[in-house]
Amino acid sequence: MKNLCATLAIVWRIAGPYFRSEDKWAGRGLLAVVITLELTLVAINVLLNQWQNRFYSALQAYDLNEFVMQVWIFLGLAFAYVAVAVYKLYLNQWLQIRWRRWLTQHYLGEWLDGATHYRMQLKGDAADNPDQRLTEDVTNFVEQTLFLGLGLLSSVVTLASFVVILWGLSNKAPLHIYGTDIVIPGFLVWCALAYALLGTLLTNWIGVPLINLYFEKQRYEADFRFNLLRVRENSEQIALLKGENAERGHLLQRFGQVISNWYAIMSRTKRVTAFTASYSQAATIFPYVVVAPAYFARSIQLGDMMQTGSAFGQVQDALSFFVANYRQIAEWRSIVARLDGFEMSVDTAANLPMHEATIELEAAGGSRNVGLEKLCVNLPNGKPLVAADGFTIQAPERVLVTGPSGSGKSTLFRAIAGIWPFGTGTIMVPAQAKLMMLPQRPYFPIGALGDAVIYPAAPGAFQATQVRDAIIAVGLPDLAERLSEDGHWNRMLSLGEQQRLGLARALLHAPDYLFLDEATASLDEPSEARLYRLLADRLPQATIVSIGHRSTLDAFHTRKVTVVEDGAIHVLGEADAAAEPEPSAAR
Ligand SMILES: Nc1ncnc2c1ncn2[C@@H]1O[C@H](COP(=O)(O)OP(=O)(O)OP(=O)(O)O)[C@@H](O)[C@H]1O
Repeated sequence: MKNLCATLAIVWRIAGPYFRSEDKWAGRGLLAVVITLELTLVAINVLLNQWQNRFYSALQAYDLNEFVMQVWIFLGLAFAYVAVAVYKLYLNQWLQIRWRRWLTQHYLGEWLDGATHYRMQLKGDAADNPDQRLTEDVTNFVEQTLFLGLGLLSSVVTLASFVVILWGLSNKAPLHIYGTDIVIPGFLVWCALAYALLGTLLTNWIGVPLINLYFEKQRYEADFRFNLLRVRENSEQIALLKGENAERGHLLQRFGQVISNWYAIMSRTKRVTAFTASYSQAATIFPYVVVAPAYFARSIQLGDMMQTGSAFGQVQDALSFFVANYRQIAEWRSIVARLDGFEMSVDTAANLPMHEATIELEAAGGSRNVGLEKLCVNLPNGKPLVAADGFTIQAPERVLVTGPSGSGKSTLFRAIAGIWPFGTGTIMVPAQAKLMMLPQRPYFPIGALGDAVIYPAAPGAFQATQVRDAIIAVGLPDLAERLSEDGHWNRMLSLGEQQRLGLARALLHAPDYLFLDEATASLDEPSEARLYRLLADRLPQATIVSIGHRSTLDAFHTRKVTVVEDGAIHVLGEADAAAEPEPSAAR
């Protein structure tokens, strides 16, 4: 019970915001109409139940006129039932898609905002497979919440309506045992209640492991899919390494988890179904067995008996809502838990700087410089990695950062970009300054080459001639003619070509600060030199900070700094011998 209350509180927290959002009037309106139609169906059921008594009484009395009259009434009720049922489903589906659209946009916004998706990965305890939570889990949450919520409401109203009818019928058909009428007010209601209560308790007792099994099912399926995706993304590497057998073993092991979880679900569902099916079969005959003695003692008519059977069925069905929907409820609770985990993970990642780290990103007022004060960048486990104090990058200088592999140079760039939350100290970045980070392997979204190069600008943000010019400038004239061609450019182009396109992107965006993290490492030295000269020509006002290991890079930078080991930590400081700038290249 405590668990159920906790689940309902989470559902309220997840579902509530939509009904208070900008789409609230459409959402609330649709929900109100769907609820009204659901209640109308209950009312039609009540009318049908009363009709049943009149219909069977007419049959028993051989009253043809009344019989024909009741057939017409039935046709009217049946038509109303079908019309209401059709629109209830149609409007329910309409509400589902609007709600899902809002929830997906809301989660996507939170997940992508402020590099939260990246920080969730860093935290390590992130919700598994966010892609699945944003697709299947959101869809199922909306669908199942409406299904179960409306089902519960309908059950409660049905119960209230039919309990009154059944109470009245209990007085008409008293409990008849050994030729004696025993008067227990509303005894049929008590019978239905006891029957449903017993069924609910037993179903829950048998089926409770299903909740966890469904939770695991979603996770195993998503893990398997994610691993297949990784094979697709890295198929060239796998083929070159002849890693197919290793991949097959790995994938089959993941799939094995899906299978064994499914066997556990099957076995548990078999037990639950055996019980619930027996329960509902017994429920069909149970009310007739209870009132049959009164009928055979001629205390009640056939119509009364049939109406009792149907009213008892309705009350019993309403009370057995939990038993009948146990599997869906178990699945729904696992979905609620997964979305709750996702929300918490997003919140934790988004609030990381406030809680655990104290790296302050301060926008420096009038200054054009980047400053690092008492900065200590840590690993996610809290271990200090690299420190810098009183360190300034004077715009528009050209700084080369060197240091041993793994000393924290890239992580320092991440901290300056504001996506690395672990550490202490202050990083001052000029207000409104445009920063751009170029990694060794630039990212290109799948699609038209022109759009991939200008990413993250929207398609059309640059003129085709500008894009073409930038691509030619970085030495890829053939690609400049293929701007509208769709492709998976990260897969189709060589690493050197990708790095050239990364520089073309920098030329187009013209950032104030350009951070190059081994962004030309795959190019031959003459090409690298040409591209550095191009940057100097085209972006004379840009401050360029490069990470690189080649000594040939010295010539294109005005200052050289290095990360050196100092006990357990690395420290950023001036290199012993600063590079002499090459007058023509390093302006
Ligand atoms: N997300 C992460 N989680 C845990 N450790 C990390 C993470 N990212 C980086 N590290 C660790 O931080 C250390 C510094 O990594 P970083 O990439 O900054 O080094 P680097 O100096 O740029 O190295 P290289 O010159 O080889 O590119 C490495 O030991 C790395 O394993």
